[in-house]
Amino acid sequence: MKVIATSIPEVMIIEPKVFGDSRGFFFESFNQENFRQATGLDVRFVQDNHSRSVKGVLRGLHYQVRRPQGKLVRVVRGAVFDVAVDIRRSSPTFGHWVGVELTEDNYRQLWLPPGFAHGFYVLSDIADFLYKTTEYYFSDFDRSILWNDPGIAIGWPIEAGVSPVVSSKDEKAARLVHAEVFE
Ligand SMILES: Cc1cn([C@H]2C[C@H](O)[C@@H](COP(=O)(O)OP(=O)(O)O[C@H]3O[C@@H](C)C(=O)[C@@H](O)[C@H]3O)O2)c(=O)[nH]c1=O
Repeated sequence: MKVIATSIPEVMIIEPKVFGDSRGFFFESFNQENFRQATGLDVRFVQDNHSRSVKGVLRGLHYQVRRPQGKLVRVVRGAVFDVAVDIRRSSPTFGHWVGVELTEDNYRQLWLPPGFAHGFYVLSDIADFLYKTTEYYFSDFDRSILWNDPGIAIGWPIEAGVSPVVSSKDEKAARLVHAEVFE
């Protein structure tokens, strides 16, 4: 596997080694020891999630207070534009975002450490999105920041005049300036 740096040092792109042959392909989607050697991180994942979305859906920007989650995210069907936003107030990159295309063809994964808000926009007709988390989900601690907060100004690849499909929870989300963030 290969680690590719992003403009936020703690957010990393992981590219697994894919073995293709006449049958199809094989790759290790997660190997704890290789991940540790490549990233220097000793992570422990406790939950695996799978969501399916149709084109134009935007989920996010989500995070969990009290019990922040590190996430290793990927796409096994379709394509998304995936975004991590640093919401650690004391961080030199507080409020900065990183966006990466994750597709079924590039096999890329994105590592988001605890302390980041996460969201994605679906570019394909269907996207199956898989991710591992370092903390369990607690609905009471679940928080959302407005996906189009001008204070963050994410460059979503959304065509002019198109409104993404967002949940009612995400529609009502707070702007970063009013959000409960990490210190
Ligand atoms: C995230 C999650 C949701 N749920 C339930 C709550 C709710 O009834 C239903 C749908 O939840 P949501 O609308 O929050 O699902 P969704 O909008 O897909 O939320 C996810 O978005 C991406 C961007 C993330 O980063 C994730 O951490 C998570 O917040 O599933 C769980 O039971 N466990 C979980 O871990």
